[in-house]
Amino acid sequence: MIEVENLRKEYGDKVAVDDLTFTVQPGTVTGFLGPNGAGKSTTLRMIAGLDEPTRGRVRVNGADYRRSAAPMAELGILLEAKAVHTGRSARNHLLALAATNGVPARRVDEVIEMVGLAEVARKRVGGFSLGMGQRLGVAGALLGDPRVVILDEPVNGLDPEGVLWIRNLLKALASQGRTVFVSSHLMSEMAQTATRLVVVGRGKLVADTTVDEFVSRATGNGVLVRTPEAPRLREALLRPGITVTSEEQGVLEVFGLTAQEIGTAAWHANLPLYELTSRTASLEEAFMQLTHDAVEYRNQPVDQMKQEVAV
Ligand SMILES: Nc1ncnc2c1ncn2[C@@H]1O[C@H](COP(=O)(O)OP(=O)(O)OP(=O)(O)O)[C@@H](O)[C@H]1O
Repeated sequence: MIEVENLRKEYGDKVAVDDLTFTVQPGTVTGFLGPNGAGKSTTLRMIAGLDEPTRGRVRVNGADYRRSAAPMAELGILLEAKAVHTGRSARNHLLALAATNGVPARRVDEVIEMVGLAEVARKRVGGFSLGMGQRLGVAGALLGDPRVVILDEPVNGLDPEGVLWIRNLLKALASQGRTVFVSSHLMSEMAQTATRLVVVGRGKLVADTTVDEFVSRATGNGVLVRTPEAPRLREALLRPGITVTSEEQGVLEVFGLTAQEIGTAAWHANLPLYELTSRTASLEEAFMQLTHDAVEYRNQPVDQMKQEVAV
């Protein structure tokens, strides 16, 4: 389990992490989501004891991780892709890591097998592709057979096969009862991997919930209606509690009514319908809605750019 309490990190005037409180439970994959610069990496570094919080505290498996007698058995972490000592073979790199952390050498061959690097284990890490480097990083994180596994953007640079591999690995680790906390800025990837989500924006907590709840909270659950009689249908549907919007001629988006209710109302009003589609926001859309005010660097809207050019 990971417990984060009132965690704050300042870099000079910059508040990278702002009073974060959340708990990550064992037995499930929890996604750590946020736009670029939201404070994910900084938070993970503080959980792993690599950065000192300005305020607040972190507990891993109920204790201060840095005081643990066997830290690698408590927490395994893969930070964002970085070069490993290039002259060594993958196996020697892991053997050195094992030796300095009191992990038996036989565990090295186990993790090499687990991450699918057996064939290249004696090759120099310098010649590894990004995907192979990621697998090696994961092997390092799993070396101590840790109860808590943290991976920072693990699918970055992976091909589709590698992405699938990470997804299955994370689920397998969680099903063994481990705590799995994985950061990403890819909502669609998280939707297929995580059960729970911790969402941050500008260092602050935006949501701490399940994937399902996160999506349904953000969706308007609107119904898209295509009709040549849009103004008349709008009249027929409008009443308190119902919202009807239109961004395109002949197309309405209706909130507050089901597709069935709209279809029935159209039939009573004798109005033709060409399309009636219930819409559920994707995780991507839900994320964009909820972190809308929390994006550090936002692209300028095209309209605004046009106006500025015109002036
Ligand atoms: N060592 C540092 N010195 C100064 N500012 C920093 C430092 N590390 C991070 N920051 C700033 O803190 C904020 C949070 O950064 P962080 O890397 O934790 O975000 P992130 O959510 O992991 O983003 P990304 O997905 O881009 O990695 C950013 O504004 C970043 O510029």
